[in-house]
Amino acid sequence: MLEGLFEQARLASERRATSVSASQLEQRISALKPPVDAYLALAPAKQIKLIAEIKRRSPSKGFLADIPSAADQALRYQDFGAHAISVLTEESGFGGRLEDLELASKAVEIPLLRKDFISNEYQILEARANGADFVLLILAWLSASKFKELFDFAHSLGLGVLVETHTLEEIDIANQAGARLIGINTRNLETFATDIGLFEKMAGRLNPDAIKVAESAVRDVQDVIRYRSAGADAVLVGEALVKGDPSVLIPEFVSVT
Ligand SMILES: O=C(O)c1ccccc1NCC(=O)[C@H](O)[C@H](O)COP(=O)(O)O
Repeated sequence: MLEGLFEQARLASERRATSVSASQLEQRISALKPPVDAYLALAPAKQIKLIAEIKRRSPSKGFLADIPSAADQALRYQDFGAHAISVLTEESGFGGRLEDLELASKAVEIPLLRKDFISNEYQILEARANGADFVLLILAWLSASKFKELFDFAHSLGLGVLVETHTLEEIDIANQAGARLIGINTRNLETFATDIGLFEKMAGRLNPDAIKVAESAVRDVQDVIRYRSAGADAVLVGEALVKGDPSVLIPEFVSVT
């Protein structure tokens, strides 16, 4: 199923490229302020950092939340203490839109992640042109050589890169590339089952100098404490924040030491 979403995301970017060319995106990019430094915003600190996600739907759960304005949601996340925001721009599985990124970028100052199934340079140009400060590269669907090309391309535009891993082999690829921001997604992308224990088992393999991000499966502050005890510098949280009350949850999460 996810291979299907990955392919759809690639085709959607090819369709968009017929109406907005890469050189038009480059022109838009040249008029923008430099990206906000995601590595600095998420750097290890006494308290854990939070990437709060704007997520309307998911392949595993279906409908999650009605989020009419990505800008308002982003502003709420920033005001309650999030350090960065993940904007899901993939449409069919997650109900996201590219415009959400642009709207959110006009509303907040903290760094914005374009979260999508990125497989080509055009999607990275789109991310930057629409206000992203860093992009997600998921190793599960990229060859090691394509990953490195996209990783270098994103950096050449001044973007940060969150490298998503799920296996020890993928962590080794991220480490070898010199990735500074590495996530372990504890959701199995085939079964959708989540297991915080995976982060606990694998975090020791991450380059000690990398910022370690625990992705998925946070339901409450106990889960954040568990990730932190296993070495997470940051957590990426979607469902709990869109279904719960971010004014209560975010201050709780970011106070975890
Ligand atoms: O969320 C899903 O159902 C999902 C299924 C398959 C691939 C990816 C999926 N989600 C993307 C994510 O990585 C999560 O949105 C993110 O880590 C936040 O997870 P959560 O806090 O558990 O909503």
